[in-house]
Amino acid sequence: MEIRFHKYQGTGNDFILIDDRELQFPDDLTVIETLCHRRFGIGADGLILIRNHPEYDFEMVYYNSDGSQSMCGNGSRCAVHFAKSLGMATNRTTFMSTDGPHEATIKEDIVSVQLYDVDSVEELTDGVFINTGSPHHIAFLEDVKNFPVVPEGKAIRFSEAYAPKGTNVNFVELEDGNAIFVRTYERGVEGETLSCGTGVTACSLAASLKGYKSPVIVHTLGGTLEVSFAVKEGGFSDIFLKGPATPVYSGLIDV
Ligand SMILES: N[C@@H](CCC[C@H](N)C(=O)O)C(=O)O
Repeated sequence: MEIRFHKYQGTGNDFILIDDRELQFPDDLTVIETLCHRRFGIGADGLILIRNHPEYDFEMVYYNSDGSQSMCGNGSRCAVHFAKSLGMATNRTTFMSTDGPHEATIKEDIVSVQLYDVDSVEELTDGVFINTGSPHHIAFLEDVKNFPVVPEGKAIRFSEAYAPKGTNVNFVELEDGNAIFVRTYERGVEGETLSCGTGVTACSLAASLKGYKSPVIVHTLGGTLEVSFAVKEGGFSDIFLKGPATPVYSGLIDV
């Protein structure tokens, strides 16, 4: 069967987007793994199916490149852009994702997605753990640009402390001007991505524990994002992840 796909990227976190309103996409995880493979497929960090939903403008069904599922912040921003191009969303939209319904706004290529309140922050001896829809270990370091993100991230991701589900792992450098620089090892991609939306959100919240104020400017290898939030007793509310979502190309695949 021939299916049209759309390739998107949000600060370098790249996704295959498919209009699956007719529910035609095969129920087969090996298809997802192959399509996301950078040599045997299209190549992407994840794949997103856009479907109708009875209560919201649309549903996004997110898969990491290995076929596992979780909430994806950058993927959500790309999904909103794509759903708008399909006429399923306007400049203000609500959609269903892996962790429940979300609100978002879009102005040209800039998409802002609201994430769920964070009610607990775990301060650890080697960092901070925050769940922003997906789980994130956050370590503050210097010279993150030259840090061995893959071996160090992998060791924490597969450590006993996070077994059996594992975690994403973020390495953060505090910068001047209320900004941070983040590199992320992503669970389900099993490597470093150029940006991780729920990850940079978790890092911004963790930076607020060190005196950083909303909105935090986040530099990643793939571009710049902005995270705004309000501090509440034991956690955070009104959390928004904002940045560019960009269509790259579209094509046809046989699945
Ligand atoms: N890239 C994503 C996060 C996707 C989910 C993550 N890899 C996990 O399995 O927890 C983002 O932008 O948030």
